[in-house]
Amino acid sequence: MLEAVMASDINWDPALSKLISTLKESENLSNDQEIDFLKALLESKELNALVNVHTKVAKVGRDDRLAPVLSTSAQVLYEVLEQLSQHCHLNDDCKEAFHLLQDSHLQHLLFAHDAIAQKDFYPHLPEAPVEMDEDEETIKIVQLVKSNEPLGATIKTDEESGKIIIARIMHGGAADRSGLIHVGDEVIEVNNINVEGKTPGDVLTILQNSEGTITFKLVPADNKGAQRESKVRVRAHFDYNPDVDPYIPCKEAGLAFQRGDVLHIVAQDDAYWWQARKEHERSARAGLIPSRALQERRILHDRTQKNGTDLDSKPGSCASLCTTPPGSPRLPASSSTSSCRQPKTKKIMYDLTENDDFDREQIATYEEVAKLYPRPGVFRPIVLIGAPGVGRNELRRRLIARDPEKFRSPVPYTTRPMRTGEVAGREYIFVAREKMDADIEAGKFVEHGEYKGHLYGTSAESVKSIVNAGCVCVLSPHYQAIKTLRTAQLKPFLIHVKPPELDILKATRTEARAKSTFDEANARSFTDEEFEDMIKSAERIDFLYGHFFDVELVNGELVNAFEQLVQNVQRLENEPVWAPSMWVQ
Ligand SMILES: Nc1ncnc2c1ncn2[C@@H]1O[C@H](COP(=O)(O)OP(=O)(O)OP(=O)(O)O)[C@@H](O)[C@H]1O
Repeated sequence: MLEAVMASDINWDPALSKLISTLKESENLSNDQEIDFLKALLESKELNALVNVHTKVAKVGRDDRLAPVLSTSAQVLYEVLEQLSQHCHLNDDCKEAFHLLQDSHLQHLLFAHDAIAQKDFYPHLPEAPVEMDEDEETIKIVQLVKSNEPLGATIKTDEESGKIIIARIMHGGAADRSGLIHVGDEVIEVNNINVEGKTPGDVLTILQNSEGTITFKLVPADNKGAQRESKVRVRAHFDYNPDVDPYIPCKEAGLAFQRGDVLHIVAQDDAYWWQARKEHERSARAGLIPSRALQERRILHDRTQKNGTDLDSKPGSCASLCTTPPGSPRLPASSSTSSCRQPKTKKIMYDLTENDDFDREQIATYEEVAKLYPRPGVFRPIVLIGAPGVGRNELRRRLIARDPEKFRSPVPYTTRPMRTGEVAGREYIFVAREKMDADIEAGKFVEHGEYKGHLYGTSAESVKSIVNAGCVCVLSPHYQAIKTLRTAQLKPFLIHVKPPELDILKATRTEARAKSTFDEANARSFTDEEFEDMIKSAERIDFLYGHFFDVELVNGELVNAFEQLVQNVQRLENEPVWAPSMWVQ
């Protein structure tokens, strides 16, 4: 057979030929069937061709000229982008480099380069099983030096076996950094004390009483519980304080955060407790936060309780950690529920018949976010939201006056007849009632309202046409317009214009001789009651929509407030900003 092989015109791989000769020599040692099978395999043209290809690829791979300079170029690109984004507003070259490097073709080219440089094309073979005596148990001894830093691990009693096992390893904590302790490892001894039959509390006491080095004797888990850091970022829509949460398994392991904080979720494998760290605290140890499911459950529970029914008293309600009422989520101040008084006399551009309590019906927990990078020549609409009379229009007017070529507001639509001196398309776009009714019904207006029997509104199309013309669209709609405006198509940058404290509010408006927007003739000053209403309305807006705002801006001294607005607009043009991940495609 070998002679036949060598005689053929195929270029046989020398290693294969040698294997076949060796096989021939040992032909008598094994049973015929196995030898025949091996022979057939080694002599197949397909295997020979594969081996030849492999040899050639391996030869090319050894050529130093083709060695990659680095295998993490995509990572470097992101770091460079991050650096450049902070300097774009200072230097045009930076800006140009920033936009060039954002090109998705370039980024994918680097991904492909890195995959090849890291030899990501090799097949991932399963680990060869190591034969072990079934009764033999591997034990590892882990020594950690006790410091002020928590160990960053939690333990629990395994329900089936009653053994103490490692329940959770906090990302970036001491245990995680050691790389020696894993989720599922069974704890046998702590400092030579056998923990069999002990409770997690007993083990904690042993740990607390020990000094210096702590020695764990562990039986490793089958699966090392290796946790890969997820890349998910979320914006929190509620405040969380583990110190007052009765259900967190370990308060010290909790991570406190505030509504609006961007959190990096590093592990989501537990149904109730996620691990997270704050985005700007990258090197910090991860902490426990309630999962979306747990938080939703708490909010629902709280609402049900408010309505007089105890959700958890129903048979079959699952997690034991919710058998007693969980911590209350944020609630509106009772005084503010009817405080959002609307201007009674002036034209209104929104539908007052809608009950804004509806907005909080949605369960606000976490929203997945990603960085939205600025695109040259495409500006996100700037939307100024605030209590009636707080100064949204004043700020909008100033921004447009600063650069009318760049900043523009859409011309509103109306169904009222044109007055003398008005020009169609300048003050208003005049349309028939039926047409506007139908367009409102079709969701074509980002805001609309009725005043003295006529409709007024701003169409989504007019916002888009300003954006498409390469200008910055500036809007100052009623706060309910957030619902229609906040879409992936429009990608608005939402700014909450808030009133300052009452005495500053009064002083600044009095000094500027500001005219009340609640007065149809716009002739008198604001009353004390109107100032108080302004503050209550701002609280209400914050409660309803606070989690949607990109920026809060206090309109005390007008010059300062305007300066802040300009800075934010510049930042938006030059820096990436967190936005709903759905918008970043
Ligand atoms: N920071 C400020 N200091 C002094 N006066 C201000 C300030 N901001 C706004 N004003 C004045 O307050 C009055 C109301 O402002 P503006 O018309 O901008 O309110 P608005 O938020 O648009 O109200 P509305 O929604 O009722 O139209 C105006 O006379 C404006 O010049």
